[in-house]
Amino acid sequence: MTRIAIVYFTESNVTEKIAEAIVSGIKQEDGITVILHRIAGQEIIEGRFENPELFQQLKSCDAILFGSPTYMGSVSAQFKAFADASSEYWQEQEWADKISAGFTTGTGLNGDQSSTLQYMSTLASQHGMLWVNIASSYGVENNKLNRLGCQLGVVSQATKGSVHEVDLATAKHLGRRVAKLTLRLNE
Ligand SMILES: Cc1cc2nc3c(=O)[nH]c(=O)nc-3n(C[C@H](O)[C@H](O)[C@H](O)COP(=O)(O)O)c2cc1C
Repeated sequence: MTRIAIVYFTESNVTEKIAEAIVSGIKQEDGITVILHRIAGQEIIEGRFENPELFQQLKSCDAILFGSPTYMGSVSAQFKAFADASSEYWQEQEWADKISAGFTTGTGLNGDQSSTLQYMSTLASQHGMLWVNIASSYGVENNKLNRLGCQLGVVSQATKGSVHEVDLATAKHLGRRVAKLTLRLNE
């Protein structure tokens, strides 16, 4: 069974809605188990993310997706705590050759969300992972994906918690793309 994990932080649930849309895209393909992990404040003890069981699960996954709201042009502190804890598995490159991708949200139409994705792709590279972009052009008439024009991953923009349908469609598209590529890699 192919296993795909999504690790994300969300405070007001917009990032969670994006994560759920990604899951719906993954589920368009058969034979995949999805592990959805929402980073919780209780997992961060004196500033350090602690959840060895989660890292045990992630080791057995074929793909790991990262999600965080954009805070001050980067990932949230809660997501960064998880990323920093993953350093324990960096030396042995435990995540090498796993597929990875990312998603983020912000209130700005151009609120530096792409910086967040750049950080996530660097994190994936530090672990030797294979970063998957969204493979969707933008600014094309009738293109119902990638309305904000970032190809590195899913960028969404939301005000008052309401997520744009094109952002959800883009997330679903990325989920299916990751699922297909992960299955192909496992052939
Ligand atoms: C501390 C903080 C910093 C933020 N910085 C940014 C930012 O740099 N760019 C942006 O577009 N939105 C920024 N926002 C807005 C959040 O990214 C936005 O509300 C997001 O939808 C929250 O995601 P969530 O619902 O998953 O928690 C910031 C919000 C907070 C609380």
